[in-house]
Amino acid sequence: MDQIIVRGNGPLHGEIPIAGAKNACLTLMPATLLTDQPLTLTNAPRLSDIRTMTDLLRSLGAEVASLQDGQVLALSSHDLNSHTADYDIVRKMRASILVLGPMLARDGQAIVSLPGGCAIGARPVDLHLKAFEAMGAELDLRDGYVHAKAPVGGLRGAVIDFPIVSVGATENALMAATLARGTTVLKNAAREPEIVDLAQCLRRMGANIEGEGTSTITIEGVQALSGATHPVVTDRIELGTYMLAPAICGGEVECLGGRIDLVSAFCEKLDAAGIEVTETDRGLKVARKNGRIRAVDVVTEPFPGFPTDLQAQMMALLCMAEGTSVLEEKIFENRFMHAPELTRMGARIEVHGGHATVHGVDKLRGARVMATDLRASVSLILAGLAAEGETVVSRVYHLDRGYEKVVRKLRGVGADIERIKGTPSDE
Ligand SMILES: CC(=O)N[C@H]1[C@@H](OP(=O)(O)OP(=O)(O)OC[C@H]2O[C@@H](n3ccc(=O)[nH]c3=O)[C@H](O)[C@@H]2O)O[C@H](CO)[C@@H](O)[C@@H]1O
Ligand SMILES: C=C(OP(=O)(O)O)C(=O)O
Repeated sequence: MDQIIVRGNGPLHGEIPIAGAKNACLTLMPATLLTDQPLTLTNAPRLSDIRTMTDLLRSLGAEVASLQDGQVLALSSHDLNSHTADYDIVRKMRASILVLGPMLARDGQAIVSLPGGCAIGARPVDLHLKAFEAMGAELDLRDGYVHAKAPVGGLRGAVIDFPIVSVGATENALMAATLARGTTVLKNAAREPEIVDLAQCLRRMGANIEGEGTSTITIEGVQALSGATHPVVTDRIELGTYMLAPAICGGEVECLGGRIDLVSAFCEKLDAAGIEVTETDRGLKVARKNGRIRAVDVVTEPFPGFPTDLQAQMMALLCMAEGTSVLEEKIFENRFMHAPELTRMGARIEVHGGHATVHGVDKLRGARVMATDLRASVSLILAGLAAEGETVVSRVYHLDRGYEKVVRKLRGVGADIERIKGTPSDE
């Protein structure tokens, strides 16, 4: 297995280009299943999750061509030949469940393996399934698969009031509703920028949608959708991650393509911690010019709140703050697995249930650490950039799910980081 080696190397200076959003692209790609016309996505990120979604769509009979070094994805679901999303692919990635709504809406049937839980929490899909039931689908759970059938004449519009905010359930129901008969109203819908991006793409394809970015989304079903070309929105989590690099190490880095509206709750916390963020013509410039980082408390919430996907990286920053910070994780029940690894580097962190108390220390020291999930892995790299000595991060396949060219991007601003190829016997 590959490892990443980081050595603390002082302040960082330069620019980092931010890619298209993994979490937007993973919901835009299944939208191809809603139409027999071509869908082209530009500004796609080059990630292993995107390759997994490509494999899944191809297994259903869709064509997916990766062009311009993977930044353009040309998709066509003209000739779908399978209704089954197989366990072997679905188990690799939870976002695979997003093929269920489009397949059900277009073909009236779908068999999709349950994605199961993962390291950060149980992550059931009950809200997705309840939404389809409200639209008239019959669902049966057998042998680890959801067997779904639309009623004769297709899915029906429905009022769906989500008991908790779910990004994936909102996306799945939104896609299914575009082809349902009549009106669907999604209440307590997720408001994430990736939902807005999906709605904009679906509208380009001819869907009739209002209210994306608010808690109520109204969809008037149409007979058929057409093709479209759509640019994937900037990855706000990659953006926030790289904004933390100069915050932790000092220096000044411009994140190209960054927008404040994508990360405003996060920027408020950076400001409170004493980090300067300035909007430029090309993105966001981040600097820590003077003094020590100040402790701040953080609570993760659905958008527009502080994102759970930046909690681990923010913890890496707060490990070296002056004073004590409390981080409360409200989205996932098991998302502090980076804490014991950061402790190996000299951090002082106590975890009690959904709260982590971080007592800032003067410095971190390099250590051998293990990535346990995607955002945990990058938090260890961030901590390693500021630590004295060498940090060796193993299990970096987690990182490849969500960060393209991480070594190149960080080296470009002066970081001392390298990737060491593993041998099969390490695995
Ligand atoms: C591919 C993708 O876009 N992933 C993101 C998406 O995940 P994902 O869409 O899986 O996350 P959700 O917003 O659905 O999850 C929010 C909460 O709802 C719970 N829940 C969800 C669905 C359901 O049917 N039942 C249920 O109980 C989950 O366990 C969790 O506690 O949003 C999360 C929250 O911002 C992010 O951390 C993930 O990076
Ligand atoms: C949790 C994440 O992704 P996923 O929902 O694909 O597991 C993430 O992007 O941080």
